[in-house]
Amino acid sequence: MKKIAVLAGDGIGPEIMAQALKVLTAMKLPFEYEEALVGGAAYAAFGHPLPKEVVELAKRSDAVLFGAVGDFKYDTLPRHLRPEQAILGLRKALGLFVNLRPAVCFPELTAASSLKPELVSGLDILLVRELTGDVYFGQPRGKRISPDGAEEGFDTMRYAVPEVERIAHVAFKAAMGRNKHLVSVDKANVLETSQVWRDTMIRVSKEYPEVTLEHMYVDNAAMQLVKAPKKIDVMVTGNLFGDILSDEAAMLTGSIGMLASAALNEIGQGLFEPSHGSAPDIAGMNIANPLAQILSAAMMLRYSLGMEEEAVRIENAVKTVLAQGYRTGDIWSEGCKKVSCSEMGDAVVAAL
Ligand SMILES: NC(=O)c1ccc[n+]([C@@H]2O[C@H](COP(=O)([O-])OP(=O)(O)OC[C@H]3O[C@@H](n4cnc5c(N)ncnc54)[C@H](O)[C@@H]3O)[C@@H](O)[C@H]2O)c1
Ligand SMILES: CC(C)[C@H](C(=O)O)[C@@H](O)C(=O)O
Ligand SMILES: [Mg+2]
Repeated sequence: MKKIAVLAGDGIGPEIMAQALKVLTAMKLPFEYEEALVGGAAYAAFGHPLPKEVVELAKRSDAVLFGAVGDFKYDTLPRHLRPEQAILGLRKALGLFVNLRPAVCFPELTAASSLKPELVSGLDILLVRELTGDVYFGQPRGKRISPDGAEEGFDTMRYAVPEVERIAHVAFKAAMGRNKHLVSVDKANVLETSQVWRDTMIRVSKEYPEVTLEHMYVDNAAMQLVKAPKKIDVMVTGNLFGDILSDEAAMLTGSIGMLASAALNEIGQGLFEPSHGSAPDIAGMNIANPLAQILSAAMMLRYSLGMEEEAVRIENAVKTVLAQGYRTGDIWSEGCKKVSCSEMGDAVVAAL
């Protein structure tokens, strides 16, 4: 019996999580689910967004299925108490340094993309984001008074060579299994952190002679993603650039409500979550797109539980419902059947 920690979180988190659980339950998998509060929900109940019991639960589980955290009403709390600390804290505590964010445009959704159909049809990008380093976790950080007396905020962008090496190996291996073309994104024309990143990528590339390594500055990468996204196959980048570029890549696929993600550590333990946030603007309305959460459950079966066949079964069910014309509001287009979040979950279950 595998143990799955279920952390739905805030906003639309519980709504989309209910759909993913519906799908997993319908498949009668040998799982024991344990739910817990995280983010704003945990802060409201216990005064902390990531109670230590939740970290313990995540550590002793075979995988974590995560919804989303955050609500603008908590934006004035001290940073360590804000809902987002739940996801950041779990990534750090579990050592989840790999973040796989596949941006796949299902043929049925080309009309929902903000780009012309010919630019995105057949799009299949794997974004590999480093997840436990960079300016997200660099020390020191804080607020101080500058020499000229102004109040200032500061953060530390940093990468140590071993941190870049381990994500480089993940990205090169992913490229070996795909088109053998890897785009590494940095800002080496300005940042020392990026120079270390680039030098390390070049050094690691010698171990993968079959893979063509291309470097791209992040500003250009942002442009290429909307200019000619299909030229990109595997893209590897640091934590901050990866956060930004993955939202951009998400829109190519039709909606951020489609983008699943896997966060993995050295021992294959993982946390699986949609790339989007808690969408407070549509929370409680039963209109959110649950497919990113459902596809994240499929990634959980594939990457942490060794259940490739079952993962494909879920992915095929998602393809089927899209082919049947079911659409939540974010991906709806003329002639399709508009469904609610829970109806989309029901449709996926029916298509399994
Ligand atoms: N991993 C996470 O838990 C995570 C990720 C990103 C943002 N956040 C947090 O979420 C909160 C809201 O942030 P934001 O508004 O910048 O980003 P967001 O991703 O929550 O929402 C951006 C836009 O996309 C829409 N959207 C997102 N997911 C959707 C879905 N499944 N179906 C349909 N529409 C969807 C929202 O309605 C909104 O218009 C913030 O507190 C932020 O910190 C959390
Ligand atoms: C909520 C936030 C901390 C998080 C991040 O920046 O990593 C989110 O935007 C994401 O993409 O998972
Ligand atoms: Mg993000």
